[in-house]
Amino acid sequence: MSDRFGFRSKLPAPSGNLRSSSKANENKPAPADRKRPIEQAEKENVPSVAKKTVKTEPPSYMRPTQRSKTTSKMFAARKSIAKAKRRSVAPVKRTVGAAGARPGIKREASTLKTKTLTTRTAGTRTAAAKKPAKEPVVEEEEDAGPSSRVKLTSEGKIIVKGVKKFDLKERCNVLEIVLAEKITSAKQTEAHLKMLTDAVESIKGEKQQAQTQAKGLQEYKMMKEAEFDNLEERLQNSQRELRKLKNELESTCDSLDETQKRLKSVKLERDSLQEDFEGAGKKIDQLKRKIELQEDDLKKLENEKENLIENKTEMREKMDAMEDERRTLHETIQQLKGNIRVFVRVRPLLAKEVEEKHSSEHISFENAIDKGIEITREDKKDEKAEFQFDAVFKPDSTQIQIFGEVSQLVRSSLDGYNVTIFAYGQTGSGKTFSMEGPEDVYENDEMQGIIPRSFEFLIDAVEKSAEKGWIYKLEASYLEVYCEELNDLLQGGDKKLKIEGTGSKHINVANLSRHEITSKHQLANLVKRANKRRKTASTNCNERSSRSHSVFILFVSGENTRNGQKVESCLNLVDLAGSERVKESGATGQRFEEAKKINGSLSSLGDVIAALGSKSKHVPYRNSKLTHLLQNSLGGNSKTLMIMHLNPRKLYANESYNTLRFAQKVNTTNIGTAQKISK
Ligand SMILES: Nc1ncnc2c1ncn2[C@@H]1O[C@H](COP(=O)(O)OP(=O)(O)OP(=O)(O)O)[C@@H](O)[C@H]1O
Repeated sequence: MSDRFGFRSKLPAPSGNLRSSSKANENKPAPADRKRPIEQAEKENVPSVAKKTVKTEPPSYMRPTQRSKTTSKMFAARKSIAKAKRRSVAPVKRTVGAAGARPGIKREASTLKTKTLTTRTAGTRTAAAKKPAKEPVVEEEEDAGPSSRVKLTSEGKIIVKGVKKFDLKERCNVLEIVLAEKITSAKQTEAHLKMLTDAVESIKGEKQQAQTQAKGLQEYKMMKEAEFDNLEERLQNSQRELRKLKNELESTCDSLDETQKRLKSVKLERDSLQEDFEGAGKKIDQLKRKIELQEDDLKKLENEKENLIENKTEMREKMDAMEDERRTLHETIQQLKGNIRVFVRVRPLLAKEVEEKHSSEHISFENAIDKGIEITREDKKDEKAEFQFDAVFKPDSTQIQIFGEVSQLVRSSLDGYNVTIFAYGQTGSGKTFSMEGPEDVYENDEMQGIIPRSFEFLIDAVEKSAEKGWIYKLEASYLEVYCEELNDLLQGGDKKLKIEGTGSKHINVANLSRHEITSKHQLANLVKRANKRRKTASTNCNERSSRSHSVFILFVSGENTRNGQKVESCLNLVDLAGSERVKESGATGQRFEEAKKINGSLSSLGDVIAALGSKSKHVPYRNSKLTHLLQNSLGGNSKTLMIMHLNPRKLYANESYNTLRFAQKVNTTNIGTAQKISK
């Protein structure tokens, strides 16, 4: 039998079993080879240890079948001794009780006593016993055996008692017997010793076996203890589990009750839902009918949608046609207005000027008809000169209002017309303010001038034109004419630019850099970069006076992806250097030279306009770098706007009058019809 770990079969049986097993072993007959020496030891008075474990049995040499030769000899010798005794005893018997018996003989008789002889004489004793008690008892000396009759003297002589000195045969017999006895005794002792050794070995084996069993039992005990601990732990776990299950059972019972209650309420709910469901089914049927009706409507609407799509295409075509018409009309209006349009802007007195009690009363607008301006000169104070222009902007006009009038012209650049806007006026009259804005213009959107507003306007227009299939590209260049030299304001270095031929298209300046711009931020960076390079100086009339003509050029190229139409144009925004009377501005040295050049180029501009207006065969474009540069933007191919700026100070009344006279001259000049540039 084995336990669940399979230990029991391998281990010795537990102590109870072991004990029973030992008993069983005890009851079992011991093997002959192990048992015999112990029995012999018992027979031969071996120590009690052997006696306890070994059963007694006659020694092997006592068994008739196992008598050895030596034993046979020994019996033969004994027989002969007994015979000799009988011979020798008789005279002794005879002398027993007789006075004078020799003590030597008596002693001899007593020493002849042996077991054998005793046995042999038993009959004799029995016979003697049967004899009457009065009869003298023959005192038989106990036979001490043949060995007691043999003595070894100190001289090494062997004396055999009770044998005649010369009875050698008898002596030999006795010695043989003694020898045989000694051999037998030695053999017995050897056997006994061997038996004892075996017994000791057997006991050792048993002890080892017992130790092994004890060790096994110890392990078995430990294992059982571990098993016991394990079982105890499992028992505790099971008890805990049981308690938990009991609790769960109780809570399950509670929740079951709860569930049953809920089930009842759910059933009630289900019944009501069933009613709702049936109601909903009816509603669904109604809705299905409605959907069918709506599907019919949808089909109708889809048909309508298709019709509308067709209409939309037609409308788009119409819209494109209308756009073309709009452009044509716009162009007609611009032509009716005249090719060179003139605006006048009067800036307000600056805070500093107000503080200094400057007056602007010589300029008035009250009596002027429509877009007019009145001015009183210093030398003719009782005479008011009145002028009419395309637009007159009073000092309170805003940048937005100015651009509102300019924007349509800027729009023309997208239609393929070259457009040039000049800011003309004496120094400090507000030209740069109108074109760019004040110094902090890019932090103040409201004060933005024509350049940033034109760009924003064009960007918006470009986006809107995309719906009509137009894709545009805008590139910017910025240069200045300073003392009759051309400088690229967007490129470093002092390399002077050169005008190459006249060309049929806008400006032909070799190596002028172009920069594609797509955002206001990019534009701001370009203008800031250009302003850092632009030549400015402080004059009596303006703290930051521009000493050069600056030309901002926006190259416009567009293509219509629908009809393949292409346009190309440029928008020139020119901030002219301030005209000044050298005497009044206090210019000397370099400033004086600059003023001379500026005034010279401005009068060249006037000459060109005059020549164009008089349809002169020769237009002196090459008299100055400025007119040469703008050759393709002044004349038949361009739409030109000149914004005349007036300094409101009374001190500059005559200067302002001259500006208005020049403006009037320009305003009456017809330089021809602008031509669209298309590829
Ligand atoms: N409409 C205006 N409203 C308010 N301030 C203005 C206006 N126009 C010009 N100014 C201010 O007047 C001063 C001179 O203007 P601006 O520099 O534009 O003159 P300018 O004609 O360009 O001079 P210059 O020819 O010497 O360069 C500047 O401080 C400018 O801010």
